[in-house]
Amino acid sequence: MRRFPLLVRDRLMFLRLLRHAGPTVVTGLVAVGLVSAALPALAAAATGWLLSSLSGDFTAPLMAVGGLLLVGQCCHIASGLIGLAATSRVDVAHRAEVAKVATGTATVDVIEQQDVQDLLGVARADLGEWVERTPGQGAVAALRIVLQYFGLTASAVVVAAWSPWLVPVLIVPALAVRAHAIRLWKRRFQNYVDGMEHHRRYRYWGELPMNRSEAKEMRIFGLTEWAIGNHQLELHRHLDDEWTHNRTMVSAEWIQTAASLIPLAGVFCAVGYATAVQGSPVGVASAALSAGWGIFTAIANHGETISIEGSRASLKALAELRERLRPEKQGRSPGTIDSDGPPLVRFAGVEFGYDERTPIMKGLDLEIRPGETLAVVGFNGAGKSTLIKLLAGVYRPTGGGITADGVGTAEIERWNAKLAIVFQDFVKYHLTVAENISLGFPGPADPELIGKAIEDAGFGDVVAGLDAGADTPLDRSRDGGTDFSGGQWQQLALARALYAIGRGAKILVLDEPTAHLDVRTEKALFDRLEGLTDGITTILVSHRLSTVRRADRIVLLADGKVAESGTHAELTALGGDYAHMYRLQAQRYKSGYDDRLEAGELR
Ligand SMILES: Nc1ncnc2c1ncn2[C@@H]1O[C@H](COP(=O)(O)OP(=O)(O)OP(=O)(O)O)[C@@H](O)[C@H]1O
Repeated sequence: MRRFPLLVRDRLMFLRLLRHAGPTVVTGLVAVGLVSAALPALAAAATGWLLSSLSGDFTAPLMAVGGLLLVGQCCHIASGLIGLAATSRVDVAHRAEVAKVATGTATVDVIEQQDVQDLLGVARADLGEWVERTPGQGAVAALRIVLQYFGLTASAVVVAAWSPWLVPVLIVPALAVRAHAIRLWKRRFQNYVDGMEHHRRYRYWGELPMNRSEAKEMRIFGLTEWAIGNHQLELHRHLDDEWTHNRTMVSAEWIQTAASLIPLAGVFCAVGYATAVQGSPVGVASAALSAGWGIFTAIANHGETISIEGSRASLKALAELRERLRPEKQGRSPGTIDSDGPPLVRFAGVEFGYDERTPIMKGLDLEIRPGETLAVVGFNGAGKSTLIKLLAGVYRPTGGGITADGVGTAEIERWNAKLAIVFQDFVKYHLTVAENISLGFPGPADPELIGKAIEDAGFGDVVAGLDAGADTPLDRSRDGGTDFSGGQWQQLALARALYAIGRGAKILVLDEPTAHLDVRTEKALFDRLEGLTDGITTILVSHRLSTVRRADRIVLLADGKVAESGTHAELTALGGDYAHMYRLQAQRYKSGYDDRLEAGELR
């Protein structure tokens, strides 16, 4: 008995999703559903009436039967269209909610976890990703089932009018068959969800030969066969169990059909016998037969329940994501920093690792003074980019703290707006040049500031040469779209940061901002930057020590701490790792080698 309230609560959860479909669509869905549900009983009664009137004037019952057939057809079409509208609206709202939950946390560490990625894959319920059912389909199905019960009751009344015992004979086996079928379907959906890890890999291998960005290397390295082989392998790993189970389901369908058709055939025989041998009225018997068939089809049609079960996984995944990606509670009131200028930033005893086994920061102490240009250098993997990510707040230290003017950066309201960052792995958005630059700021963009950022980043002539200037889409699949070279994209990312400075950011962070730029463009850029960064703090991460030497102060990261700190002159005089790196790069530069330094080359 405890199952009943649970079932009601479950169905209500699905029905509540229909609020996203809007009142008009839901009203239409209910109206059409009610008429459709009542039709079998009405058709049964009308057929009975027609048969009993055959000896006299049967125009009215004939018109009633014809009218009901017409209404049935109209309902069928309307139900499909309104159902589609409701499904789409619920699904759009569901996916928007998934996106909101996914981006709700300030830090990115949870979202990087593989099981969270898999949950997102299930929760998104995208066609292509999710081959089963969407929440919209589940919600519409839940409503249709409620209305089906209404039709079932109407048909049961018609059958009971002939003989009440026929009702349980029809309903009980059909319900048992339904329960069995649903159990098999649930397992099928579970198999699918359990294999999401393989599904993810299957998608990766499948998309590799078709992606634009990988197309070059796929051909040059001859990777296509290998990718397709892995694609097939992951498909089998994901779906072999599913296919075996599908065979069980097909075999079970024969037994299910027999189990529900035998009682129906028994009822048909009983009604036929009563009519033919005992002289029961033909009209009433025919009404009972039609209504009996109505009961059978209402219960035997498992489609709606399957839609509910199939959509359950994405709703469950969303609920789990809400738990895992819960935004931090704002226990304290958000902090503010008083000064309008750049704040004093302090890393105090900062400890951090992407996992517990590998510490990256081991009690790092660093002060970044307002208005200074600080360069951060170190070997590959020393933790320079990690330092930037910690400053930006996309990861939180596991020990120690980061403050700005004495306030924890995690508590500062809109801390991000104080930062203008060019990440090493900046994102190339498939938007126009102007949109790429202004996208961090909601509301109307400032075209003048965009133009200035483009000039300051040093690619004004490139943008001027584009057909639609700054309004040119950087996406070759769009009309009039184009693409940039690696260096031009880097200049665009820099323009984005300069635009942010124009909109009030006080700390400019450049993580390898010139890795793709030629020496001439790089020098011109740094010459310009000197004039542009007056009154703001600049943090520059770079392997090119020729650019770093201009900084007010240079810190060298090693073993999770600041190992050396000082001006270029001080550090070269110190004769430590920085001095050695600088010497080596200068020699290489003279002899024409790349100026990046590999870890093993020192000492
Ligand atoms: N998202 C991540 N998940 C797990 N480990 C990571 C992640 N990002 C970086 N690491 C690891 O953290 C360490 C520091 O990486 P980081 O990118 O900060 O170094 P870096 O000094 O900027 O290196 P490079 O000079 O090569 O850019 C490396 O060992 C790297 O493998």
